[in-house]
Amino acid sequence: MDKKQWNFSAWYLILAMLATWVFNDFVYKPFIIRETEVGYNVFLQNLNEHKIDKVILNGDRIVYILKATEAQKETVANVVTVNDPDLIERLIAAGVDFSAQAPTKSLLSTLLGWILPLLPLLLIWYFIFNRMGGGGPNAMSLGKSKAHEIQGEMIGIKFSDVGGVGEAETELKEIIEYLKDPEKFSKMGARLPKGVLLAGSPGTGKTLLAKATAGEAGVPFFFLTGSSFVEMFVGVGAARVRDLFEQAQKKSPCIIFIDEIDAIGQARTSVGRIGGNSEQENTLNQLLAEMDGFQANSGVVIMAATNRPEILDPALIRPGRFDRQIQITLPTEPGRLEILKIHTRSMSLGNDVNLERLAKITAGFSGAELANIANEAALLAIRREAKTISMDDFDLAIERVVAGLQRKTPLSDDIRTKVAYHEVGHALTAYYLAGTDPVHKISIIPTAKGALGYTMQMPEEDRYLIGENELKARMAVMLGGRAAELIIFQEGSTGAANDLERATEMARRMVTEFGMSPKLGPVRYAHAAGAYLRSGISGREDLGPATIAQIDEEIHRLLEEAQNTAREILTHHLAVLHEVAKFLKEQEVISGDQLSRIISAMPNQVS
Ligand SMILES: Nc1ncnc2c1ncn2[C@@H]1O[C@H](COP(=O)(O)OP(=O)(O)OP(=O)(O)O)[C@@H](O)[C@H]1O
Ligand SMILES: [Zn+2]
Repeated sequence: MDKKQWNFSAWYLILAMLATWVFNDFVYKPFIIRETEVGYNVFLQNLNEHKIDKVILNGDRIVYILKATEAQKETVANVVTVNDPDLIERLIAAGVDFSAQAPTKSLLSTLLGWILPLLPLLLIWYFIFNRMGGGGPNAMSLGKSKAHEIQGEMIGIKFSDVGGVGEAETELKEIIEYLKDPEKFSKMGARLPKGVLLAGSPGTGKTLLAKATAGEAGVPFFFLTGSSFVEMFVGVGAARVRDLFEQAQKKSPCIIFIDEIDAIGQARTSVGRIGGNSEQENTLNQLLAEMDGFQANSGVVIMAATNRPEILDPALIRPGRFDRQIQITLPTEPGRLEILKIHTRSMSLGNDVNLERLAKITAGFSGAELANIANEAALLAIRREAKTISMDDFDLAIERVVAGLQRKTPLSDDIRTKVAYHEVGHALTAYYLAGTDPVHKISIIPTAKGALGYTMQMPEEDRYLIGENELKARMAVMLGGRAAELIIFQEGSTGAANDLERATEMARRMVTEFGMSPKLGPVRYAHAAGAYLRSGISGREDLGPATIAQIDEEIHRLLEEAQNTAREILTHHLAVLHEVAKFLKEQEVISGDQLSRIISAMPNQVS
């Protein structure tokens, strides 16, 4: 960025600050007398009952003024925060006045007319500097830690806001005790782990749990992500680490939370490039030095989260560093129920809503996905203009979360035929093959995530242990789509790429991790397993070429077998394949029950 642009940006900053000030002090404040936070459902209720006089959209906040009534003469503003894509439509439908304009036509409202258009520019400006190092227009502050923007935030989240992580909670209790009174611990000569690593799949609530720990202990929380350390300027990452620890010491007792620590803490040897990524390495070294440097009882606890603990540099998990690991697993059924309860706490649920049943059918869902379901269900109810959320809303919400939002894009007839056969191929393989989850739904409505169709199976229970035959059956179902294409069109298509990826991954694990290849025996070929996770360049070198060839051969055999299984089933039930595909093409969506009905209505078809 050259000097001219700097000046230019500075001007925007000044203008924008002026605009904010004018807006806040002269338009917003005098206009609003009392402000209360309300839920989105209250807002919609008010909207539906035509009680709203004016709506001001302010970022993701909605401030709205209620009409004065007999009972209530003063102006009351309610505030909600929400992310609802249909908001504008809804406001137009309700016919309320919504804008960011002042109530009276004044000089100020005219001013606003040209100040508001500047906001996007301000955002771009802010974004650029944030990426460059977060300080603002001062180049000297580039090395300053991003953590200082948060200034060790006080967190209101408690353990009661986190569900299904009972064991992790117990392990964190001690940390909380310590943070509440570090001196007591040092007097007794007790030492606590400096670092706690939370490991688990995405969306299982690691960040939430770290926040709850800070909230329970009532100490400041410094949050930052690993990737924000590794910036475009050499040397910035290390400087940030230094700065962060300096600030945290000042605020002690406190918690530093580093999300995605793998971005800085990846094993130095696995970078796979000559010389490695020296910026990342410097940052990591600085982090290790800081962790070694500060006293065990300084009152600063460092928590970090990762989805992939296995790729972390061993130096990070040595004693005196992240020496305590807590595994956060996907929630089990009671855990899912707890999480659903937490996220529906402030919602008005219909009488037919059965959270127990929802918890049962959402095996494999993460906390974040469950939260998402609750939110989707609420939005669906709002869209129907209902007062309460029904079980149907939840059912549809689950489908949406699984499949991504439904979107209508016109596709050619040929493609739709292909997609229909492909999906029915999956579904029928699952239908006729023992040991597979029942088909819940088949759809050829393209999803927002880019899939042209999908077949959904619903497990009937949590699976902790899966047998070899079950794995083979699952692989056959994955390859069933492609098998159908081969039978009907005599050629495969790109649509099966994702299926192949998943099936290959499964076959690879069967051979290298689960000892399910008679040829290779009950041996774990750990490096062969890791090779795919890492750069792909190294990792397999300690296996002989003959072993590698055998592994590949066995993977190939398993996949070939699975595809043949699917082909046989589909060839044997060719009439059903045609019938269901035809039906699916017309209807676009078939439920599991409908599928059974179509099949049993056909002559000579006993499942
Ligand atoms: N166990 C849980 N209890 C309640 N809510 C949860 C739980 N897990 C996740 N959530 C919801 O999902 C959101 C995202 O979770 P969070 O960011 O803590 O997950 P994460 O494990 O840190 O994910 P990532 O690995 O993607 O960073 C939370 O803000 C919360 O609303
Ligand atoms: Zn497929």
